[in-house]
Amino acid sequence: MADIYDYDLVVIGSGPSGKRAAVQAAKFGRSVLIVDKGAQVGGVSVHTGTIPSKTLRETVLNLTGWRERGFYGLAYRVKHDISVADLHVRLEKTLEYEVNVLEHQFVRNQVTVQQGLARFVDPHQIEVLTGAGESHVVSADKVIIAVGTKPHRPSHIPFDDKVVIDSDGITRIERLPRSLTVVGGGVIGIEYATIFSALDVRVTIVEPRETILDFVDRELVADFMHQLRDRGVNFRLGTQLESIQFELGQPVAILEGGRRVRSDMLLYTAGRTGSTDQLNLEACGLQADGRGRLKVDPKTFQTATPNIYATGDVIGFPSLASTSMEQGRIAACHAFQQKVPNAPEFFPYGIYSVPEISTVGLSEEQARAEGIPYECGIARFKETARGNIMGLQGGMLKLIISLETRKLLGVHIVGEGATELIHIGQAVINLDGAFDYFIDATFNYPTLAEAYKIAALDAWNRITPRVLDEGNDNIQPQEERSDTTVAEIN
Ligand SMILES: Cc1cc2nc3c(=O)[nH]c(=O)nc-3n(C[C@H](O)[C@H](O)[C@H](O)COP(=O)(O)OP(=O)(O)OC[C@H]3O[C@@H](n4cnc5c(N)ncnc54)[C@H](O)[C@@H]3O)c2cc1C
Ligand SMILES: NC(=O)c1ccc[n+]([C@@H]2O[C@H](COP(=O)([O-])OP(=O)(O)OC[C@H]3O[C@@H](n4cnc5c(N)ncnc54)[C@H](O)[C@@H]3O)[C@@H](O)[C@H]2O)c1
Repeated sequence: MADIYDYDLVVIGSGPSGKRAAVQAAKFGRSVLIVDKGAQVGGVSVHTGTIPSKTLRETVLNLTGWRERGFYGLAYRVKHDISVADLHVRLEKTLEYEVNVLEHQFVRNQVTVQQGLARFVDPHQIEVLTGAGESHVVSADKVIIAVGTKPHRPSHIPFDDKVVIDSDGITRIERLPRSLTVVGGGVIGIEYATIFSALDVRVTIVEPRETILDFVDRELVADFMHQLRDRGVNFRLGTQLESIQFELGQPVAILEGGRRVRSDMLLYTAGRTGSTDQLNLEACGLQADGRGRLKVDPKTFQTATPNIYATGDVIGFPSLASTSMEQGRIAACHAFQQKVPNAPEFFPYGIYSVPEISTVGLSEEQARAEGIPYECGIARFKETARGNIMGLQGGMLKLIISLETRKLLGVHIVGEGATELIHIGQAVINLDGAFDYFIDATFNYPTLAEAYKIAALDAWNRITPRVLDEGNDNIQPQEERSDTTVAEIN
């Protein structure tokens, strides 16, 4: 193809899906160009999304001594007077390293990188406008659009990037607020609200729906919200924001019904829009929806224009760095006639709030809606020796189990380490395993992972019919599996 086109593949966007697609195609021996308008490679994920928010969270947990407060009390701090500079130091170092790793990966795999804004001339030609005001056209056999999203910024919100900000602006704040209003209780809003609350900032969350995180198991959300309320986080649920006014330089959120919420800073996180507006999509026969998103074949990520693919956040749900990477790899495989891998059915969702939430498979509400007979098993982290050693006050793990097949249907965790622990349950679900695995397996001791065993035993005790032991009035489980553990859980 190199005779006809400059490249076998041009990838627009160097976030998780663009990077993975580019490297995968290069591994097939294809010539690849990646174009990104950002000053550095890495996309939203590295510069304003996943990595900055998770770095900020880690810094806050470390400097505040959050993880130790269960033992040393609520007043415990590793560093007093935490400043925005403290947060930025670690952020800069982490981002610099991430960019370095990516640049090295592109060099190693002979992926050419060009900084510039890409726009279609036709389905095979792309104009690249560089920061210096120059432009040139490159051609490619295949194109992958991996342009991601940007924060939704409606015109009635008076963003000033100082006190009324979006999730891009939060990585550049010049001082820490004493109070923060978060408008939009989605994943981004909840993550930042809880990170700032851990910094002793007074937080109010305004959300038009009656609940937050509605894709998460309700029992988990109830536990999570209880912990946040205990810390003084205010929820204004089922409430629309009408306008924002400024009083003495502070933003005041005017809510429906006239209620006012004044704070030092307001973070607006009411969703995101696909970054397709500058692509000149008409020239390649494509059209985005009202939120800037593109439609694709869900198995191959091919668009309606056969040589063009779209991957990552620009195609909408689930909009995760983890799933975006897999989409990029699948698109590159399909584009160059390689075996297309089948993504496992269940992927985990990790919400890096304080405390963490992670979930995989069916929630209790989904199992009920699908008419599947099920039972739940629950473990509290403080029931584990490791949780006790760590001084954990909260944290729970919930299993959803099929009563007909004993298969594990879902795992839901809130608390320390949830985003790591979830992968044990994910493996069992994707390997079609039964919950008995957790009862029979030997776990390291003491670990939080032991919560799987405790929750499985909890479910087992509920499921297993009891018979009356004659001569002894005790009720016994019909087929005792493990004396000590069953006795413990009883
Ligand atoms: C605050 C926040 C926290 C998040 N936390 C997590 C998390 O913890 N875990 C998780 O899995 N996901 C998380 N996400 C989601 C994750 O960041 C995205 O799913 C992921 O970045 C999407 O990758 P992508 O490949 O679509 O490209 P993106 O990372 O969105 O990057 C797109 C790139 O395309 C470039 N581009 C756009 N238009 C053009 C153009 N016309 N020409 C050239 N270049 C262009 C942009 O400059 C950008 O560099 C978070 C997102 C946000 C905003
Ligand atoms: N840990 C993670 O995996 C992670 C972290 C952050 C973001 N993300 C991804 O980024 C994507 C975008 O996140 P998000 O939080 O911006 O979007 P979202 O769609 O998850 O949440 C937006 C929230 O804003 C509310 N809302 C909508 N219109 C509103 C209005 N006019 N006023 C007030 N609130 C309004 C919605 O009801 C919703 O609760 C998510 O889909 C998620 O997949 C993932």
